[in-house]
Amino acid sequence: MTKKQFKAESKRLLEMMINSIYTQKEIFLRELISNASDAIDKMYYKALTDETITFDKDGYYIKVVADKEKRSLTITDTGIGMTKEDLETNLGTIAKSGSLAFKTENELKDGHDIIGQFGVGFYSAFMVADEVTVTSKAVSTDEAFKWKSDGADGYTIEPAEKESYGTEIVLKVKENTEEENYDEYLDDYRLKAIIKKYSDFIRYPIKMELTERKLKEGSDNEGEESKEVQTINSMVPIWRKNKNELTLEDYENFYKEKHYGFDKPLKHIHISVDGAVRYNAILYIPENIPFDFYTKEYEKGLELYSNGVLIMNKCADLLPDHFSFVKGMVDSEDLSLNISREILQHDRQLKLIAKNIKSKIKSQLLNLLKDEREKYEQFYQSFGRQLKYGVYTDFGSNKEALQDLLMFYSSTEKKMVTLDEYVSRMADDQKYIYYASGESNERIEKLPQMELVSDKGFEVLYFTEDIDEFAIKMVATYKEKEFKSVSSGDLGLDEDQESKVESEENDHKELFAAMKKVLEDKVKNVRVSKRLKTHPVCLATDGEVTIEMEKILQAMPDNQNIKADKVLELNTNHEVFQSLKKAFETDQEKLNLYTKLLYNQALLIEGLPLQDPVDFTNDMCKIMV
Ligand SMILES: Nc1ncnc2c1ncn2[C@@H]1O[C@H](COP(=O)(O)OP(=O)(O)OP(=O)(O)O)[C@@H](O)[C@H]1O
Repeated sequence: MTKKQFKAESKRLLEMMINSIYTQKEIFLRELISNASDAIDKMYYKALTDETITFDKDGYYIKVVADKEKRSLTITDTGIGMTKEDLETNLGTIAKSGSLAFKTENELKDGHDIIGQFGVGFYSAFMVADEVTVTSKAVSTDEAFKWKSDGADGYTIEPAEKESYGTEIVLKVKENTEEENYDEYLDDYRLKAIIKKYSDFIRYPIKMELTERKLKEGSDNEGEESKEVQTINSMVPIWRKNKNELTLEDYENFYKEKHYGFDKPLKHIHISVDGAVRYNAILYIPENIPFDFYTKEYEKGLELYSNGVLIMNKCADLLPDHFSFVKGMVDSEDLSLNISREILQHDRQLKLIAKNIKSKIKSQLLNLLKDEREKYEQFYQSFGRQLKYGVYTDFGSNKEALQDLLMFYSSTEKKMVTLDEYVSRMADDQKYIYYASGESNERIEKLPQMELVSDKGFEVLYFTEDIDEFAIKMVATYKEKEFKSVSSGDLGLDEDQESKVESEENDHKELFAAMKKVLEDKVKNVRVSKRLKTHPVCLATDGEVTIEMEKILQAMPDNQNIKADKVLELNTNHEVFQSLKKAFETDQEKLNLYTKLLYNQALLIEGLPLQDPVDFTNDMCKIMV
């Protein structure tokens, strides 16, 4: 028997592929099982047009058998089989895909599709085997043939004995090396796990003979081992089932089975789209934050299946960052796979699916907000931060899509509210959407800056997370209403007050100038406050950067020392102001002392650090004696 050489380019390709296309050796089994499943599919098509063949679904299966002693792994199918010519052309020339030819020759009906397109999958067997033997008998023929290759030099083909139609592939599994443990591909439980992982939803049963330990009959402690043929794959994927056939429990079980999380999902989204792009998806919003969610280690992404076969564990392109908490899977028949079947080309279909999924998730979240408020708030507590990041990043390009999902605590409602709810409650004379930033709701409530706005009966949103103000700056306006910090220079309150403040400002011009001199460049200005009622003093800001933003920016590793333009505001109706006036007229030293004290108090109220706490306590003592 003469050995035939692989076609020249094939040889190179083979080496290249073995070493580089596949990142994980275990996928060889997925490839061989996909081929076997394709072969059974082909039988199905043939039966549609050929009366001599009957397609009896029960007679079709794939079997995987490992033999540790012989170091052999056998994959058998009862599919269409290959003639001598088929073996020659399909396995003798790499990158010549029989499946692709079959696909173009036969219009595919009935939603069945054949995954093989490139004609390299088979060769992945050489990643784990020294030698591969394929014995095959094509349907409607009497002869069987054996194709054999050690992968390097070429292959032989000879007549063989085989009773039934179909193909048997025997891999002689490589010996272990220092880097690689090949024994695992002879271990039934490891093989079972690989099948479960990649081929669980292959339409035909994948059988294995597994050793089970059972109690010996009649004994309650003596065990015995017995071999049992088991079907490993679940075959009908849950996502292909009709939604009304499925119960909540089914979805929860799938979530657990797939190890999407240890919690129960808060909500599931089952999508079946049959339009410009066809796909099925089951998505979940987890109940709890995954432990690594807010770390760099967290990887977003959905499992991606191509026609029931797992292609990618975490396809990041399917989820925008702001929905990175979503878990689940997508299955589509329309994906154009690249050669390794692992990475997709920048596929138009994939983009369409991703876009579709994005809008589905959004609309489901809006439904949750509308219909199951408590659940939504639970969701928001876990992942609201991620939505706010979504608003802020990419120069606000997602703000329109996300702003309706935002919630903040309301000063008047005493609960979380949406921007839409806030705006719908705004009085006619209210120009702005007010917000206040601070460490906690309790601290914000006590901020002197809150006094006047609250007194006017205006609702204030509390920003307690560092991202809040940055996100809202990006939103800028909601339903044509601008956002305004209660600490910002102009609060847009009534005009009578404006002119009163203006004249007071004039009256105390010299006093403020003297105070500004004491404080030097610690503040940009000293002025009359429009927002204080009972408190003597507060800090306000002019310009874009607020004090809370300054705190966050300063905490960043490579901060550029960005500071808020701080303004010391005084309550001219407070008794302390009278003391200030007196000191200004009579005692410069006292004015210095009072000014420093008031400034430091304002810092403390804002939760800002005192530059010199000892100096501050000394000043306190001075006014006591
Ligand atoms: N078990 C099998 N039964 C029948 N034909 C087979 C079997 N395995 C492989 N073939 C034939 O050999 C061809 C080459 O297989 P190979 O896995 O290399 O490529 P493919 O399945 O066409 O594409 P892919 O690279 O996507 O796997 C197949 O297209 C098919 O025609």
